[in-house]
Amino acid sequence: MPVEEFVAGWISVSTAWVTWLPLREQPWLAHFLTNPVLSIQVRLQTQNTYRGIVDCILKTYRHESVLGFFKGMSFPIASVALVNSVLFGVYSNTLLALTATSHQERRAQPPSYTNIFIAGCTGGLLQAYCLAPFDLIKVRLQNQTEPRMKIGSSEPRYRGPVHCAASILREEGPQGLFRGSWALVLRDTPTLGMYFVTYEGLCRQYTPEGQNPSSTTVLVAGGFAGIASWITATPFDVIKSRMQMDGLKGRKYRGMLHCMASSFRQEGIGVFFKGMTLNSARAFPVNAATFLSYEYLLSLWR
Ligand SMILES: C[N+](C)(C)CCCC[C@H](N)C(=O)O
Repeated sequence: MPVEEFVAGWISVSTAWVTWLPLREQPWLAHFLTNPVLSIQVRLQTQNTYRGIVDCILKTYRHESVLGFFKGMSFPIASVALVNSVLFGVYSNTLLALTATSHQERRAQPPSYTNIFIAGCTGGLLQAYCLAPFDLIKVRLQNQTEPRMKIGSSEPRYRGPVHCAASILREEGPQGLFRGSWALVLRDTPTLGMYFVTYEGLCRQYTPEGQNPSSTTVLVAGGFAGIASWITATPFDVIKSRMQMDGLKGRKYRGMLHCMASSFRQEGIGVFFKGMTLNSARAFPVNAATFLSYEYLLSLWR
């Protein structure tokens, strides 16, 4: 089983330590810059106290200072490398199994979109399982609104990612760490299939046959692949985040369908699109940078 893609997937999002790459830190930087966006989006999706994006930003800043925007960040940076490596590694190896072509041969013998979709879904399914516990901890930490380091204010429930994981294990058992994982699998499986179809489709569209796509093409195709997958993933993303927050103060939902039905009943169809603008805005730079460094690394090892 070729492992380059696992490695490239790993490095392409956690390149801070690869000091010789001109592109180093790009995806890391993108995650750093977009984390405030993520925190706001998770809060908008799961808490009803905010009137909108601006209100949420102002309240977060007023109560928790700038630190409030960076809650739950060290953890996603470490986990994103693992998860991305699983996604790209499984994707490429599934394509190899389906089409008997390696990454290098795929420009000359392009796989069909059906195969790309199947491989993307397989990668998405496995990455969702790896992501589940990390994502749960991230969502729980991002939803803590207690200000950090303020004398006299109430202690936040979780002191950090490790404390959060230990508390969940103690209070809710190992299955507690996988709360919401069904919604996560439903969110990621088809949408990551689409992610790779969009990326490949755009690359092929703008690249003369047999040639490698230019850096600009890779950036644009990667960015749009991110946007396309996030737009379609948003409904399940909302449900996933709500299921993950459930269990914190007793159980509100009997299951995923109950969560969907009761969210819809109380908040209307709009609830399934909460956070979509922010998700997509963040998706462009993150995925443009991820694909650019991924392709760059693989071309170095050719
Ligand atoms: C499928 N879904 C859109 C949910 C996730 C796509 C993941 C791609 C990338 N790691 C990112 O964070 O944007």
